[in-house]
Order: sequence, then C-alpha cells, then structure tokens
Amino acid sequence: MNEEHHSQEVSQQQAEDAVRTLLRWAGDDPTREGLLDTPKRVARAYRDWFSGYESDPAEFLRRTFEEVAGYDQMVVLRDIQFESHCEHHLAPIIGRAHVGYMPTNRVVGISKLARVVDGFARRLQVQEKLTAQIAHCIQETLQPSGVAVVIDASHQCMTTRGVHKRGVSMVTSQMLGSFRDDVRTRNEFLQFIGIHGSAR
Ligand SMILES: Nc1nc2c(ncn2[C@@H]2O[C@H](COP(=O)(O)OP(=O)(O)OP(=O)(O)O)[C@@H](O)[C@H]2O)c(=O)[nH]1
Ligand SMILES: [Zn+2]
Repeated sequence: MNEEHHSQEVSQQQAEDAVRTLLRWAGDDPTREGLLDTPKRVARAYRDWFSGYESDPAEFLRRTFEEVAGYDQMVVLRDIQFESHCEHHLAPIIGRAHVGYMPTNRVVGISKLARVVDGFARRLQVQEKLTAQIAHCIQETLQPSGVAVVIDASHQCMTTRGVHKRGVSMVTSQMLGSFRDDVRTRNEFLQFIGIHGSAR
C-alpha cells in the first residue's frame, strides 16, 4: 500500500451512503428495489477500477531474467488494452498502450509491462500523467538505455458528455533515453506499433 491510499479513512458505510446521495442527486430513489444493492455494487466496482492504489507497479519489475541478460535490442509490447478513469469527471478512459524498452542487463517477463500499465491505469488519471508514470517507472526500475510509451485512448468524458465527440482518440507519448535521442530507435519503435515515424 502506498501513501496515495486513503480509503482506510472512509468506511464502507460512508462510501455506500455517498452513492445513495448521488442516486438521489441523479433524480432516482435509492430505496426502490432495483437500487437497494447498488451502493454495495458500486463500492465493489470502485475497489476494482481503483485497485491501482493498492499496488506499487515498480514491484512487478523486480524479478528479472539472467538468462537473457545479454539481449540488448528493443523489446516492445503493443496493444495493451487498459481501462482507466479521468480524474476530472470519473468517466472511463478506454485505450491501448504500447510499451518498448531497450534493455541493458535487466530483462523482465513480458506480462509485467502490462501489469505496470494496469497498476497506473487503475487510478484516477489524466492521460499525460499515465503515459509519463509508466515510462518513468520502467526507466527507474530496469535502468534500460531507453523507454518508449505511446497511449491511444478514448475519453468518455468527451464522447458521452460535454463536447460529445465520438470516434475521437487522444494519443500521447513519452520517450526516454535512446528513444528520445536517437531518431532511428524511435522510428523502429513507431514502426513496430504501426505508426510511421519522421525523418528528423
Ligand atoms: N489533457 C487532458 N485533458 C483531459 C483528460 N481527460 C479529460 N480532459 C479534459 O479536461 C478538461 C476539463 O475541463 P473543464 O472545463 O474543467 O471541465 P468541463 O467543464 O467538464 O469541460 P468539458 O469537458 O469541455 O465540458 C476537459 O477539456 C476534458 O476534455 C486527459 O487525460 N488529459
Ligand atoms: Zn474527463
């Protein structure tokens, strides 16, 4: 559990009461039969959606493989589907992350990159912060010569409300080390994930 975790200060009863308040605010009656168990379900759903507060994503990267320690070429995991929630509206952010790194001597099990994505996605987020957090976590823990993270996601706060623009997706990237400094490395990564890089 990390310092961002505050839920121990809120009881289950208080959380459920808050949901009942919002149901009344929305114009419904929380005492009608169909809504009786809703506060409990919502509290459980929050535990799932925001389970990232219970995890320290760096821990997923602690176990590295010696057998492949000599491998120093790019490793890319692309199309990592994730669900997150925007910190402005609590609306879902649904998208895909592409993560690459250039190992020096620490190589991790490939599923761990997806666990890192989920560890940060299952919190209240803005996409830029999510992108940066994933990249910096991998950089600091594995100390590779570079890390690249590209996220392509749709924000339900702008598809289902507000400006109501469906089909819009937001693309963010965080390039560190060799992916930032070396255009060939960056382009190779972008090619792997199906985005064409530039000549400069
Ligand atoms: N940069 C960035 N903006 C986001 C993200 N998620 C939501 N937003 C935006 O955050 C902004 C919040 O703007 P506000 O004007 O405070 O909120 P609002 O009145 O609900 O804005 P509208 O969505 O335009 O109705 C909106 O423009 C959202 O589209 C994100 O991950 N990154
Ligand atoms: Zn939003």
